[in-house]
Amino acid sequence: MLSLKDVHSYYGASHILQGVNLEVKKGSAAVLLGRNGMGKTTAIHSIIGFVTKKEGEISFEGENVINLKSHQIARKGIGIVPQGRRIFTNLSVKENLTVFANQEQGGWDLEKVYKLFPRLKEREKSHAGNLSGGEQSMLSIGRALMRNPKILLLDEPTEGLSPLMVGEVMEVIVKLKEAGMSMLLVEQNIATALSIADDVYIINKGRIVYHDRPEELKKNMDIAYHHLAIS
Ligand SMILES: Nc1ncnc2c1ncn2[C@@H]1O[C@H](COP(=O)(O)OP(=O)(O)OP(=O)(O)O)[C@@H](O)[C@H]1O
Repeated sequence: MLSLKDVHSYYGASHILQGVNLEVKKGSAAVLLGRNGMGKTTAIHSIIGFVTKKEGEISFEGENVINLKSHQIARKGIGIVPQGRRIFTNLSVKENLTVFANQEQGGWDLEKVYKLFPRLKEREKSHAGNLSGGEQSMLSIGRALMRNPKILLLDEPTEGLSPLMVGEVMEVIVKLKEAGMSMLLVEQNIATALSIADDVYIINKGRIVYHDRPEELKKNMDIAYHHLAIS
């Protein structure tokens, strides 16, 4: 559904992604693991068009979108749950969900999002800035769903959450996958990644240094620890 072939990305003269190859199959979850500063967010931003200086091929449903602008890429059906949530803190929960909504017949609407996240329904009139970190993460996912994407790029949606909230947010992400959503999930935590991945990629200094199915990785966790520099 989405594939990156030999993608190079730059911030000015800094050559960040150095030939990334990665694929997300329809209905599957690919997880991109890597330490801080290795290029995970740059990969997501390259796909969605926030990074403009890039080479290679990023194809979505058979079309190379590498030269499209971010709004054009979003319109093709690529949704993003950005790092740090980026919710509108001065707007209510409901306003956050509806402000950029892209209604589609039979697609995601407020009712469906509230069914997935009953907490958001309970707090729909609250200022989003008053939500807990976990609730803000749910809101950020809900807002992305309201645009009815075909694929979701999730950039560390559980970052900074308590283990209990990590569990709750991951439960919803697993439900989304089971409902057929294709996704690319950026993570730092191996256990979280393994709980959902169909494919695991590890990025190190802008290059994919490992790719396999989670069952294979589980048989040889030393590889992951080596690439993620966990001793
Ligand atoms: N806007 C920018 N301008 C210049 N360099 C940048 C910019 N954003 C990121 N970088 C650099 O690009 C490299 C990759 O950063 P990136 O944010 O993609 O890493 P990451 O793996 O997502 O890390 P983290 O988990 O900390 O978000 C880092 O060396 C970073 O300093």
